[in-house]
Amino acid sequence: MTTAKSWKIGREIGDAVVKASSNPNRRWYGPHMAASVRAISERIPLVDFVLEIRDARTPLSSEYELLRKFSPFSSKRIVVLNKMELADPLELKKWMAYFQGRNYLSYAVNSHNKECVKNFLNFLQSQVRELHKSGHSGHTTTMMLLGVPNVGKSALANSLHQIGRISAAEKGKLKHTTVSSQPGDTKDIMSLKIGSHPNVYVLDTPGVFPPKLLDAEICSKLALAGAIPDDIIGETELARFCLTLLNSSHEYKKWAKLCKSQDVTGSLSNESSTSSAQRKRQYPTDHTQDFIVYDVRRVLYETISVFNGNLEDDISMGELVETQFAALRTVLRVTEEASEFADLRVASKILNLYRTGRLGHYTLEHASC
Ligand SMILES: Nc1nc2c(ncn2[C@@H]2O[C@H](COP(=O)(O)OP(=O)(O)OP(=O)(O)O)[C@@H](O)[C@H]2O)c(=O)[nH]1
Repeated sequence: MTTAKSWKIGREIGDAVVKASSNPNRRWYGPHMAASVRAISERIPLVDFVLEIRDARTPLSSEYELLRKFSPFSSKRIVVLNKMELADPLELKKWMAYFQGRNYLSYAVNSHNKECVKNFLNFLQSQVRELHKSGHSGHTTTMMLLGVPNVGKSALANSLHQIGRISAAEKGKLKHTTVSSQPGDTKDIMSLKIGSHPNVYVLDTPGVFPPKLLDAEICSKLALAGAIPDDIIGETELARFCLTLLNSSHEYKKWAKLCKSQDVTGSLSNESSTSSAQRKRQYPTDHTQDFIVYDVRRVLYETISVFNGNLEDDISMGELVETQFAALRTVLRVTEEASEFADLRVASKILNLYRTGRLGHYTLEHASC
């Protein structure tokens, strides 16, 4: 099975991030990250639970490395694999087994799905009850959400707060912590109430990395998943990497039916009718319509199917990706004449579709490795 590190483009992206992280003027490890690390370090010994939020597509690479510095700590640790609906479901099962096998308390969640968050909240409440049975005397239980940037800490904190308050039939204004598709937008620690009798609070924290990132393979996956600002690598390179992985996976084969019948927009709308309202809530800034997503999938399927080159070879793969960029201009209605601008617009749309799960489900690392 090919992996992210099998590809030259993945290694180049990883190396570029490592290099950027050792630049003394690195913008993405600003003073706010150093201040956040200090604030988090002071609070870790005071909280009852540490919820380490990881991205289900990168369960190892999105580890919150700074936690190692604090281990062992007295708070109970739970590893939460967020964005579970974007990951390959079979790989997700393997990862859950992997964490259980290592005696980690773990849970997979989709922060945008109410039912899923409700179940997660029930799970957290059962953990709180256990804590009280084992002698915890305080009236308030605190849970700190920790994680690298963009794994969905704020989205999860908001959803838990909203559902927790509704189930407790509490009145009063709901609070909101900032959710953004850009990494690094949470700047302060914020506390949100998620349960009453006993009171339970989650502390949302800014996503932080260690001051230097050293492992190029990890960096390439974090960049693709959106944990590192896109402009460090450039959207075009990231989209090329994304297409490389898509072309070397089996996911595109599911789109074969899109080519056999011309009247498949109906099936895509059926597929999306159940979830379109939900999707609108999830991605309020993304307006790519279903029929365009269908055309993108069809073009990707067709370009891979007719390609004669060796898909294990970097140069041939690069040729296929360039063909796809050109073909996608039409379906994505990109009309710019200058090729680099056209590529940039195609790249930005491809990345968005990929990161919102509309180009399939991918896990960028395998539990067996
Ligand atoms: N598909 C999907 N997207 C999610 C999920 N949770 C969060 N997101 C999206 O991921 C992006 C980042 O979410 P945030 O909650 O801002 O992430 P964060 O970890 O607080 O980010 P920092 O402020 O960088 O630490 C946003 O676009 C969210 O809408 C999820 O479970 N599924």
